[in-house]
Amino acid sequence: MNPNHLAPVVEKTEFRNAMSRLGAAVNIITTEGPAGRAGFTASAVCSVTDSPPTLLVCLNRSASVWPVFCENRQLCVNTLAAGHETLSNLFGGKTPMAERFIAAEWSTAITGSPVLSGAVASFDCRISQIVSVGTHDILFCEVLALVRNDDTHGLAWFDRGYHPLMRQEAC
Ligand SMILES: NC(=O)c1ccc[n+]([C@@H]2O[C@H](COP(=O)([O-])OP(=O)(O)OC[C@H]3O[C@@H](n4cnc5c(N)ncnc54)[C@H](O)[C@@H]3O)[C@@H](O)[C@H]2O)c1
Ligand SMILES: Cc1cc2c(cc1C)N(C[C@H](O)[C@H](O)[C@H](O)COP(=O)(O)O)c1[nH]c(=O)[nH]c(=O)c1N2
Repeated sequence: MNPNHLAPVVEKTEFRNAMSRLGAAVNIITTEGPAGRAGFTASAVCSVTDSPPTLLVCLNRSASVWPVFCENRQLCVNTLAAGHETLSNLFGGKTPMAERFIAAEWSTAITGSPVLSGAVASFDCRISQIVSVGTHDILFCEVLALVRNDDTHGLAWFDRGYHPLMRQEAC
């Protein structure tokens, strides 16, 4: 059967309602380079392959940060910890860029991208490939350096809200 004869029957709202049931880590994606400094909140992040270590980030092409990431071609994925909810909202809204960065402490990764102090993990990456699908660009990111924090609790985005993820052993 020709798959082109199958009309799409799933509405955008239905899709989002179902997707809201998929819990995900929350991340602040940062970049710094020739196009400037930028950052945004993303839950659409996942591991692709460990050889070479690669993850992906889905970025809406209508976001104000999109041209900055595309030109800089480097970024840091900062996976958020419990307690980072307010910071996540700052980077996930329409707040001016300088106000977003002033709200936390940062160091500099080898690519020059900002590394968030207290993140559960930070992945410093170069963007190796960009694939466009619908409204989003999928940024394939090769990991060049890592920071890992074994002491903080995690944070999940589930059912349109934040949920702390507690480690087995108390911190
Ligand atoms: N992948 C994304 O671009 C993405 C993911 C999560 C949240 N958001 C944005 O954050 C805000 C709050 O989201 P929410 O979870 O409270 O409610 P929502 O109803 O907008 O989204 C529910 C779920 O649908 C998916 N989703 C949302 N927008 C999407 C998009 N443009 N493309 C692909 N998938 C998308 C995500 O999995 C999200 O958790 C919204 O503005 C939303 O667009 C975007
Ligand atoms: C919890 C959560 C999760 C996500 C987002 C928001 C929030 C609150 N946003 C939206 C994104 O952060 C938002 O569009 C930008 O910060 C807005 O930037 P500009 O105002 O366009 O600069 C988002 N956007 C995106 O392109 N990919 C993603 O995976 C996500 N995930």
